[in-house]
Amino acid sequence: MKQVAILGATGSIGSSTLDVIARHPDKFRASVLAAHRSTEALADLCDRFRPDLAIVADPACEADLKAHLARRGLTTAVAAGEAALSDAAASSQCDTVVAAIVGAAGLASTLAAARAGKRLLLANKESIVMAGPLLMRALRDGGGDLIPIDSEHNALFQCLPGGRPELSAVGVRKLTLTASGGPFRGRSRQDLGAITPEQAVAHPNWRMGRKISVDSATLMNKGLEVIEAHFLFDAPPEAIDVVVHPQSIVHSLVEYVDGSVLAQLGNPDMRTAIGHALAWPGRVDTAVKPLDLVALSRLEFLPPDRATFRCLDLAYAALRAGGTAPTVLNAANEIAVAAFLDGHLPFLAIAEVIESCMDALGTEPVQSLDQLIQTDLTARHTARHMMRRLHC
Ligand SMILES: NC(=O)C1=CN([C@@H]2O[C@H](COP(=O)(O)OP(=O)(O)OC[C@H]3O[C@@H](n4cnc5c(N)ncnc54)[C@H](OP(=O)(O)O)[C@@H]3O)[C@@H](O)[C@H]2O)C=CC1
Ligand SMILES: CC(=O)[C@@H](O)[C@H](O)COP(=O)(O)O
Ligand SMILES: [Mn+2]
Repeated sequence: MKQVAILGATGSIGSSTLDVIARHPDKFRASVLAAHRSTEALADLCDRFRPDLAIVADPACEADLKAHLARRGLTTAVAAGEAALSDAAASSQCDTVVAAIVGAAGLASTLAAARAGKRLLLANKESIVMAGPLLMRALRDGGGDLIPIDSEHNALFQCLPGGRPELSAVGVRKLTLTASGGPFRGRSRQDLGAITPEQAVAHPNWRMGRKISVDSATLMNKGLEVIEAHFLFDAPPEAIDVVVHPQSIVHSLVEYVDGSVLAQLGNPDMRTAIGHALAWPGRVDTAVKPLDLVALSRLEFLPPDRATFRCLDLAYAALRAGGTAPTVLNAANEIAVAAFLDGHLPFLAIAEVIESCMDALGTEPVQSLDQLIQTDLTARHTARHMMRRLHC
């Protein structure tokens, strides 16, 4: 029986993970459930899944969570604060950690799980973008497995022999990530001037949290995924390609030197990637609707519109610059997307803010976690300053 800690249990990935776990009570148990501030939703999950421990990252919410649990007659142990997330991720209360917190807030617990040698199911792409070299080192030192659950990287993992081999040793020429193109595929810059948050989060194929949905709309999600692929598979930037595939049926492809191209296909439902990662190297039924190729009939592939959706090339530039540049990119993006969602920044200005932060801060070689945390804070401060200069 796998004991699974779900960090970000109240979110979209958390809920898909719990759906898979609920279908296999003989194989998986949700032993730790964590959220940020959604105490009532977390207490409801405790009622249904009976974990050993429930965590709220915001210490101010601890009393509220306890009250919700007591009202349900539950005696679940409660912990609070960011350190409690890392402690639980490294503890004997779990052997598997689903890193499903959104944003850089997930970094510490993701690193803790890697260092402790847990099976790490990585959804929190911001942590690997922010601190890729340190996360990969922690993983090697900890000796555990990392199985990506971001759908594209899970697809690549499935198309590679042995999951994450040395690419040149197994004859890989190129990794191709598919992108849906988001809700604004085909639009020009002139069409995007007055985009609202509600329009931006209306993803055509996936139901996801608000931050990643905006990232999909700007193509920054694909940019973050290019950097994620670089660190996960040790692939150089020139060996990572992006193709727009509006149906989100082909989740990514691996091209080999003999001309073979292996792809992973499936209906767009995160339970496939999550079920694969939970059960790997086995397989479990996830109740995902089987693919009907004849009903689909047509799959399209197009080049990304890099001039309209500039975030993709900003991410490639950060990856090529190396060092702390991806940390800056990620932090500036988090600040700009939050401001857009709050109605304080126009959609097209997201890329402007990120680019001006990258220009202002440049890059330095990665030395330590403290340095990256400081870079993240500086980039957030710079992004706020740039927003005031550019748009307020
Ligand atoms: N959704 C998807 O299909 C996919 C998501 N991902 C990645 O997975 C991650 C999660 O995405 P998604 O599930 O969509 O996001 P959601 O916004 O739906 O959920 C986010 C979760 O993280 C928790 N959380 C937010 N802030 C903090 C914090 N500071 N400390 C601790 N917990 C926090 C939330 O708790 P609370 O409810 O209390 O706010 C919630 O449980 C992201 O990195 C995303 O890029 C990757 C591929 C696909
Ligand atoms: C489900 C998943 O993995 C998301 O990252 C998804 O890929 C977003 O869709 P886009 O291809 O539009 O970025
Ligand atoms: Mn993805």
